[in-house]
Amino acid sequence: MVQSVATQCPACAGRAQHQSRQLTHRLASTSNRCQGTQCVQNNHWGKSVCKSRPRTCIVLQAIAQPEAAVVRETLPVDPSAVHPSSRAPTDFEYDAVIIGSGIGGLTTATQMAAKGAKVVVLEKYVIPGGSAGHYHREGYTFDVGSSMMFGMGHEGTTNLITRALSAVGKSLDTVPDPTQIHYHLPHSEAHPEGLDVKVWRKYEDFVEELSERFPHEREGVKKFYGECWAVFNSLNSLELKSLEEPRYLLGEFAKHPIACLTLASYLPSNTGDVARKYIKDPELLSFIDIECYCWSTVLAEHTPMINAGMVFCDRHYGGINYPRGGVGRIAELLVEGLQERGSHIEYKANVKDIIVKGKGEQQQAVGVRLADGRVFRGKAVVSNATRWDTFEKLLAHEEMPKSESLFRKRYKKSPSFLSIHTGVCADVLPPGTQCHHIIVEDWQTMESPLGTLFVSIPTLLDPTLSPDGTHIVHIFSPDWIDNWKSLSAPQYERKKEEVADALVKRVEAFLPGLTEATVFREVGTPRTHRRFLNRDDGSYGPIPSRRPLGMLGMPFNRTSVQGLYCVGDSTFPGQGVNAVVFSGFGCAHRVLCDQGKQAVIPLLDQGYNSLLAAVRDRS
Ligand SMILES: NC(=O)c1ccc[n+]([C@@H]2O[C@H](COP(=O)([O-])OP(=O)(O)OC[C@H]3O[C@@H](n4cnc5c(N)ncnc54)[C@H](O)[C@@H]3O)[C@@H](O)[C@H]2O)c1
Ligand SMILES: CC(C)=CCC/C(C)=C/C=C/C(C)=C/C=C/C(C)=C/C=C/C=C(C)/C=C/C=C(C)/C=C/C=C(\C)CCC=C(C)C
Repeated sequence: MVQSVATQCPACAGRAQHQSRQLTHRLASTSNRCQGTQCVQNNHWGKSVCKSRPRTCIVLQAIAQPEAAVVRETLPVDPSAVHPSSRAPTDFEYDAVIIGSGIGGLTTATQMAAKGAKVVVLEKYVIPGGSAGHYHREGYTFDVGSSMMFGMGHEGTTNLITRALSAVGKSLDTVPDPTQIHYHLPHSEAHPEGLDVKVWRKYEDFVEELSERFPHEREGVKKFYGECWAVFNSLNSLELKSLEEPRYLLGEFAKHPIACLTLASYLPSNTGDVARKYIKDPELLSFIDIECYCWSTVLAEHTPMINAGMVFCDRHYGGINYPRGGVGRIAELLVEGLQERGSHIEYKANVKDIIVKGKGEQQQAVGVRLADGRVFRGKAVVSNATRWDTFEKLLAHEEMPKSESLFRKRYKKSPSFLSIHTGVCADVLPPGTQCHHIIVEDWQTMESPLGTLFVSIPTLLDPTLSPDGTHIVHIFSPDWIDNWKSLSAPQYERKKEEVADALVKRVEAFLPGLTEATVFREVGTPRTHRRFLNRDDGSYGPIPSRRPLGMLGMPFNRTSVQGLYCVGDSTFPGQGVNAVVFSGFGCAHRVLCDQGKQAVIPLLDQGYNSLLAAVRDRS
């Protein structure tokens, strides 16, 4: 159980009762004097924070609100944090009722609204964006999930986030990140100090740095990443819409035959196989594994080559760009664009059931029912919930379609994340620190729970996200919900603190003094992700349960239930913000075609989709 330690601030005798062991420790080890309104700047954790921004002084916060210092679940539960939305009308049949305001759901909604459709987005929580939302605490703006954004460039066709925003007349100021990731990897005979690699924005600089670390694999490095460019350049020449719509596909084949054939040839292939064609050094192959694992949560042999092409090249082409104001600005702007076009979003709208008429092949989704009993009717229902939530909870009253049983054989839930959001004194960061880091101490435990550490410091790119004199350090690591079950409330709180303390210590390998420099901390577990993101087991998304055929097994947006579509990371091409934006483009396009609002060639459409359904239902 967390010890409630009656530590007294040296100058506030008796007034500060701090529950956080960490804070207590800091108070005990400081020569700080709290003067009631302002702290003296002579300790190793307060510094300019205390002097220049008394409001952010943790001592004062803790005195005023002892609970502010308690480590607790992340994300706001305060109803005043609810984003503005009025109750959406229910006496109306919408073109689409969209369950969830993740980026997949919002992209579908805005793409449809931009074409004149009337939609409603029903969000259970109080902010938009799901795992790509952000929340505010004590002067900090914390990104709920990762702060690393692809797809925000200005050229080509793969700048999907830029395009989604511009479809509803919005744009975002972004800050270019000079590196994608700074890797801190295990030591070996060849790299006794540890393998240290930075993925520079400029492709040639990255390839040169990696080749210097593996001079005997210079050719292999060039050829492997070169093949990724073949995939990316093909993607980046196509207009990206629904792969379930043959008229569009034929048009793209006619305009860009080589690009389409290239992509078709890569659909069944995995990154590990391509890497092994060119690279023999086991340490370099482990590097390719972590290059995949850190966004797909599986090793290279289970990561589709098309996705690797996208990630390994867009970081150099459009670059990694941080949205000024925080990742949640993307969702906030999409919501603005949606509302400006006369469509609706309602928060605290918990969808309990998808309403279905008919049986078997005649099943048709016609609306949804909220927990408060209200019914929203729609010509289409689009679920941005995971497939597990959609078919096992929202459709629990219906028989599971065969295609969904097959999906469950091919894919399983990935782990969730343990997430530590901290505010730290700015001077703990050595000059030249990069924004995103991956730490692996031992290749053998890279995939174990809490084995790989992810660190993001978004305030290096946008300092307005935290109070003056501080930075945000977000530490996260894959973990399973089972590790957090069957704990009493005090056990749960204590475990969160212990695990967070241990992870922060490990990050000290490259940020010495981090523990002492921490002035704010909140910890989220897989349970937090399950509760606030409404994702089964808090999962980050589907991962193949056996060696996949590239992306061929991943379902598109239509489902076996007529009028019901899925969008988000449970659909092609999987996890990632720009991936779910693609899924949203495809979903909106397919729904609009099905509703006669975009042109199709009826016979061809029918034939092609029967073929896709046959493939999807194939055991
Ligand atoms: N850097 C990055 O690339 C980055 C950063 C953050 C997130 N992501 C990605 O975003 C992906 C997830 O996006 P997504 O679009 O699939 O969705 P999501 O899981 O982020 O959002 C789904 C939303 O639906 C809501 N919801 C679920 N069930 C509901 C119900 N019954 N009633 C009402 N609302 C409900 C949830 O509250 C949530 O807001 C992840 O795969 C992750 O990779 C990536
Ligand atoms: C017939 C048919 C069907 C076909 C034919 C052929 C063709 C035309 C084809 C086409 C195809 C296509 C178009 C495809 C597309 C694809 C795509 C768009 C993809 C995308 C992808 C993306 C991705 C994957 C992304 C991802 C990302 C991520 C996940 C991220 C994450 C991050 C994180 C986690 C963070 C990290 C951190 C640190 C390091 C700190």
